[in-house]
Amino acid sequence: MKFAVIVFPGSNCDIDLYEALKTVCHAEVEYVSHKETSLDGFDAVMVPGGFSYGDYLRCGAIARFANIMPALIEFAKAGKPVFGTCNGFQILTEAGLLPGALKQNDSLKFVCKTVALEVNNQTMFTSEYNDNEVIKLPIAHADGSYYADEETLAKLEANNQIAFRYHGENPNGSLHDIAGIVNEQGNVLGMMPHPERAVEALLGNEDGLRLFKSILKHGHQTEEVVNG
Ligand SMILES: NC(=O)CC[C@H](N)C(=O)O
Repeated sequence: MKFAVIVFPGSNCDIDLYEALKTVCHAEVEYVSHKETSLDGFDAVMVPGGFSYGDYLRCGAIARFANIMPALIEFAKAGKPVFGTCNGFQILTEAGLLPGALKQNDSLKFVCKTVALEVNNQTMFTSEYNDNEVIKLPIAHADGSYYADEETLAKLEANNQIAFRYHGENPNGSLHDIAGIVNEQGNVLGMMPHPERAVEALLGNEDGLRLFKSILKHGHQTEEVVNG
């Protein structure tokens, strides 16, 4: 299973994602510049956090028009796994691959701390967690308050598309305590917390590791079906 980590000008979690996959999970992974136009040969795409294009206009609003985006949209529409964390989540909503939007935090401040999250394990990205398990992951964002209209929120709830919810404390004012969602097909996940920053004991937290293990498990299952 081969992973792509897309790199935009201003990405700053691309190396964390790459190392989580390469060093910790021993997976095959390559950086792909925003200038590229193809994702051929990759089985999963990671959209990293950071400050793409300096967060000008709106977080993710410029990245959405990068050269690589038509290929990413095609990749997602083909049902292949796409994962966006933090600025990656913002880019995926701007690109219309996920519903809703990320607004400025209620506090109007950049929030950087570890938060508790409740996991829904019914997605390809979370299958290695226990259902409703409470884990801890770091957050670091200024624009993480998830917003969608009532109809969209009702749909997300009814389809079980809410993958992560803030537990106990809601750090940014997200509606329905949403920290991460999947698309209707279940192959695109966007989340504000950073699992790639919590993948080994040396980092003080391993709660993010099972997200990458879940994607790898799904990839291996898909390969078995394809190859027999
Ligand atoms: N860590 C991040 O990806 C930050 C995302 C975005 N720049 C924000 O502040 O909301």
